[in-house]
Amino acid sequence: MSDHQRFAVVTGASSGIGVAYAERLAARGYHLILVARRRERLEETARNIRAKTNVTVEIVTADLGDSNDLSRVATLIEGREDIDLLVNNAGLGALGLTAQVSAAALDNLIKINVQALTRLTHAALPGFLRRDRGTIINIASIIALMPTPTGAGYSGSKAYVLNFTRSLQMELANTKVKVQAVLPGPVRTEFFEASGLKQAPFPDELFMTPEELVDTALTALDQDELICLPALQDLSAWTAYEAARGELIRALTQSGRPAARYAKRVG
Ligand SMILES: NC(=O)C1=CN([C@@H]2O[C@H](COP(=O)(O)OP(=O)(O)OC[C@H]3O[C@@H](n4cnc5c(N)ncnc54)[C@H](OP(=O)(O)O)[C@@H]3O)[C@@H](O)[C@H]2O)C=CC1
Ligand SMILES: N[C@@H](C=O)C(=O)O
Repeated sequence: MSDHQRFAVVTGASSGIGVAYAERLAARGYHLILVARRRERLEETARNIRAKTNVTVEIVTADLGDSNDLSRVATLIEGREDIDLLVNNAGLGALGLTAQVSAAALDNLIKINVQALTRLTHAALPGFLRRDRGTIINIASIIALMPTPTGAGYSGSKAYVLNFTRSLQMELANTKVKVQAVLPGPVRTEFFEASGLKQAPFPDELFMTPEELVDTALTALDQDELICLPALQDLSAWTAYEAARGELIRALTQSGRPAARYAKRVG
């Protein structure tokens, strides 16, 4: 490890995947800044990590859906020279038929899954670029690729995370700053309960543990795989999807004229 102290910021570090990231990054020697609303859960995570490692663990209680709290966390990230890694993990589902989900729940989903992830990424990038090092891990979902009834807002928010991350990857291609999108399938956490579902809409055999997910995603990062599909057994399916997407983009950018099929039928 280099001689400077490396801090990782992990949002949503009071539960599930965020706790696993905190534990695994500490084991890799990262000092930690853990962000979530539940202080007692953050303190528990911090206690457990301090008991097993020598890393420094700072906790920041913040509601990333509150603009003042979000700005406070963004300002912290902007002001520190020792942060090398940002894990934008905090997120929720607000699952249910859109007409039946409350406006407040959908607003909150956008605030956390989209706005907070974007703002904290924006806060981290200038310092990472100035220091010519740094990594951002954005937790998307396979649902980014799967429009889902009872998950319209959630799927849309994760599609944003994927496209936002892929666009950043193009912007940062000639720098030493990395941005990884992780697209987990179902993971055994509090997510579904927190998102208003009594039972997860997936069969048991599709689930990973948070630790399996994080170990897989960090291995992908080690291998410079910046779009991580942890449960995809045959990568050729993704390669074929990407080839087809490229074909569609080429077809979409052939002409600016309205397609013949829309020509007004005369007579
Ligand atoms: N579990 C799954 O099947 C999958 C999950 N994901 C994604 O993984 C990420 C982590 O979710 P997971 O660990 O499963 O779920 P959990 O519900 O266990 O954890 C969600 C985390 O987000 C934090 N969070 C939620 N709202 C806020 C808020 N307003 N301000 C700050 N932090 C907040 C929670 O902390 P607190 O409540 O203390 O504020 C908690 O630490 C999410 O982005 C989710 O979309 C993706 C694919 C599959
Ligand atoms: N969070 C899970 C359920 O929708 C997922 O993203 O797979």
